[in-house]
Amino acid sequence: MKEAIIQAKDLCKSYANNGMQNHVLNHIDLDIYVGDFTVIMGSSGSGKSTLLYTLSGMDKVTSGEVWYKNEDITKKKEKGLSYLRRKDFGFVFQQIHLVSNLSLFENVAVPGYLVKEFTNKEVNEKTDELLEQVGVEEFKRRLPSQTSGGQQQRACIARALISNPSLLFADEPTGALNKAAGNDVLDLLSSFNQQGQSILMVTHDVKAAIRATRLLYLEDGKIVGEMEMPPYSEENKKSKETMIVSFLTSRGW
Ligand SMILES: Nc1ncnc2c1ncn2[C@@H]1O[C@H](COP(=O)(O)OP(=O)(O)OP(=O)(O)O)[C@@H](O)[C@H]1O
Repeated sequence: MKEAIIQAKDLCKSYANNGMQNHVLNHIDLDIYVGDFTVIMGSSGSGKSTLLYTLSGMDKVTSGEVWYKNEDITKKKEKGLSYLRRKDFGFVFQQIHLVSNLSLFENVAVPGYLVKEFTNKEVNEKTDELLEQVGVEEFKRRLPSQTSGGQQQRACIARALISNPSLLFADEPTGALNKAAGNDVLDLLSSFNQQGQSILMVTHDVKAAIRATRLLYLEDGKIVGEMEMPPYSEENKKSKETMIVSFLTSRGW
């Protein structure tokens, strides 16, 4: 029996647009499980990013509940939510948001100091360990502008993992990278997942989706299909791609 990290119950999100309501998420019931590499796909505008942001407490829901650790986080005040996002969740976005006047090391370590559950020494050690794991240790004293986009995104992954998050949220993490750099980032995410890190990623790219152990398909703000898959490996990447393409085609992709 799988254990849920996050549960959405009757989750709705609407935006007002010129006096009209745009119902982006429509009564979603969804469990995200521990250990999974969950990938959300769907056509442009289907609500993928909105789902990721409402599940992670970055965006307010219109109605419904989001349960995390026996608590409906939609009821939390901004201060509590912001601590939760810093301590329990990690985030990687398409656009790289590193602080331009801090070194890669500082960009990773500073959010760790802010969590206040670890000593600075522990954070520094963990920062070195993560920078090593993502392969940018040798550039750790450089500013982001002195490194490539791929190296910066790898530092973003290290930063997202500094507080040992229960769940790593990734919104099109390879969208701004070239193919090789994107593949390196996906290899890292797969490797962290295979070491036990739970991941929830939004993508429109089949080459990224093959990393999934569970694929969800969103259409008009509803989950209309899902598929379990074996963990990614070099050997199964072609067969996973074929499975996903046929899954998507059957849903009118
Ligand atoms: N802040 C906002 N205000 C108003 N409408 C919004 C806002 N954010 C998103 N939307 C609308 O919500 C819908 C879903 O957007 P969302 O970004 O979640 O889709 P998506 O599936 O991630 O799309 P894409 O693949 O193009 O990134 C779109 O119609 C979008 O215009």
